[in-house]
Amino acid sequence: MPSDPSVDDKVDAEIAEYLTPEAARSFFLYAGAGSGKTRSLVLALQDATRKRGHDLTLRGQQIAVITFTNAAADEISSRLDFDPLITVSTIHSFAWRLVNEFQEDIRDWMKRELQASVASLQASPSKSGTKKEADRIDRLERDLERTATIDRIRRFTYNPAGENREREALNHSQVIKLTAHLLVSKPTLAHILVTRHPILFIDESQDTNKTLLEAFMHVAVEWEGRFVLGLFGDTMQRIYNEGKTDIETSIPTSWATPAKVMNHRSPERIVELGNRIRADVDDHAQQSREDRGTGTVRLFLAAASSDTVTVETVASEMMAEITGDTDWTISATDDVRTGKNPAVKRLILEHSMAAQRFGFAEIFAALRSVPGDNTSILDGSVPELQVFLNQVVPLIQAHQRGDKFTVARIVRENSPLMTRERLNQVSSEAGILRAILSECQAAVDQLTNLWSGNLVPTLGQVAGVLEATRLFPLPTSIKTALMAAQVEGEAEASTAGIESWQRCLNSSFSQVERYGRYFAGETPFATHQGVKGLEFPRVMVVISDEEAGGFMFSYEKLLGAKGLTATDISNAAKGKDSSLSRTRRLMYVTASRASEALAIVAYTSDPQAVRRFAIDNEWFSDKEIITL
Ligand SMILES: Nc1ncnc2c1ncn2[C@@H]1O[C@H](COP(=O)(O)OP(=O)(O)OP(=O)(O)O)[C@@H](O)[C@H]1O
Repeated sequence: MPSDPSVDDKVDAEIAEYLTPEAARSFFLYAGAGSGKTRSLVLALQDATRKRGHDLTLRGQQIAVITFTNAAADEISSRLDFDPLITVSTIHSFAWRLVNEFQEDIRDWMKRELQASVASLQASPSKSGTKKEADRIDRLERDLERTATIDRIRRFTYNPAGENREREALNHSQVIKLTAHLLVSKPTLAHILVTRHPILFIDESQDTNKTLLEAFMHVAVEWEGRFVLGLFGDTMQRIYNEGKTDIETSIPTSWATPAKVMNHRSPERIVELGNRIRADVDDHAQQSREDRGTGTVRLFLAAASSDTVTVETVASEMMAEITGDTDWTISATDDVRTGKNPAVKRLILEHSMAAQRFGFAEIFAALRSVPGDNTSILDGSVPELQVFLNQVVPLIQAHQRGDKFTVARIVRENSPLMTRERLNQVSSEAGILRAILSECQAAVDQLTNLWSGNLVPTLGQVAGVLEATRLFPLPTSIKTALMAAQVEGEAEASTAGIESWQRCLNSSFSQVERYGRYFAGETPFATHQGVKGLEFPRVMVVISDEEAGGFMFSYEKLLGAKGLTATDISNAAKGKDSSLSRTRRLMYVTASRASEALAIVAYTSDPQAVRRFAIDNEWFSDKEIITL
């Protein structure tokens, strides 16, 4: 039922009260999807700095806010006009700022961690000759070596945005674990925290690392009345495994637990669906705003083996017809807007599903076959592709729109043919300078010619031109793969790394470009987890266990197409987290991103069973379900 939009104003007034020194009280603000958590957080901070600004300044104190991502930190800082009385950071930066001066405590803790790790590795040998055993021996050797040299480290370091590979560096999880340990075991650190920051807010607290969150809660209990811990969150939106599962029931009784009930984002029908999805978990039903209208939801069912392009195109066309909004028909591959403002935001569970739909499946599979750490492949930062993404793609685009100035700038800034040293050497000799310029022009021509007519070259052809002309430097793996391709039968060609890079070289260059656009967030695709906190007018949630291929989530079980196992039933009875409860929460997060209309496209082994489930559980009415 729609209701009065100001229904939650009292919650903001209540929080403002808890931030005054006289009525200081820690709290957990329960705020569901679209309830304006950020707005409440910002309002509370503005109120607190207005009332306590003078005092904070005199004491050299700041209110601290911990956010889940850097983007959220920037958003909140800018909404607060970068008020110096407030420090907003991610948990890793915050934690390190707090503990980094405790160097000897860090050393002691690191020694104990290493001891524990060595003991556990020594106690658990695997079968000799296996990869697992080789990994164990490798880790053991590294830990023993680190133990032997730890006293020589002068200063431990940590970079929240870095890889922290140096021997004196802590890794991300160590910083969190260490801070939690010190906060609980070292009263001086807790004292420093509350003296520096009499108020600490934690946004998305349901996904904040459990151990550290518990440590902050411990400090808040110890310093009750003098330190306010403000937790903002929604247990139904916990999507990472690090979070504290029982946050709602572990809030001390003396703390306040205000709750917001209004959803300002979505129209009535979408809010109702969200309420149904979470009804089996808790009783935090939301209300919708009258002025948000009714909205549209549809569930499209397709057999697991269906052609995804056909199904999703038909679903989009039907959504356009049902809603009267033609933007639904803009295809995902034609949508030239940035990912932040797409016509239809398409939510997929795995990057490989975007690769399939956006046309970079071949290069993605080839990259994933490169042995070793896959992290850079899954965030788009693969070092070997940067020259193509950062120099070749913009150069070709500039050339195609006739922008000679940009072409020249890209060459000048990046080409070894145009280095300052080379130009300095010849600056007095006009003839040689002309020769260099024409060498560059010839290289650019050779590269751009690869696209002449309707041709689209392979990555290998582009790499070949770069190698031959020296227009831009090539990474070693690409050079080696190119050479191995030229000298057939070379021993190196059979090594797994080279074969994978050769597969990449055989991919069309357009795949590289699309891969880059996807990871730069310039397509309408995003993962279910990646859209946390965001909102879009039209959302298509694509569900396909078969295509996603993971074991963490099971839409088939959630939607009744697959029976529950005995373990699922026992986990549910004990309130233990399982693929079923995780999937339900993920579905709540994705469905609640839509501010106008929502299409859920479910590929399933049993469309009939899903239809029955959706109707029986009142998630969708019969007329809202379309079997394709
Ligand atoms: N009091 C309000 N009046 C009008 N609009 C509001 C109000 N509070 C929030 N909004 C709007 O509602 C939308 C949702 O707000 P916001 O993104 O802050 O919600 P949220 O609680 O962070 O949601 P989620 O947890 O789903 O990410 C935004 O478009 C915001 O501008």
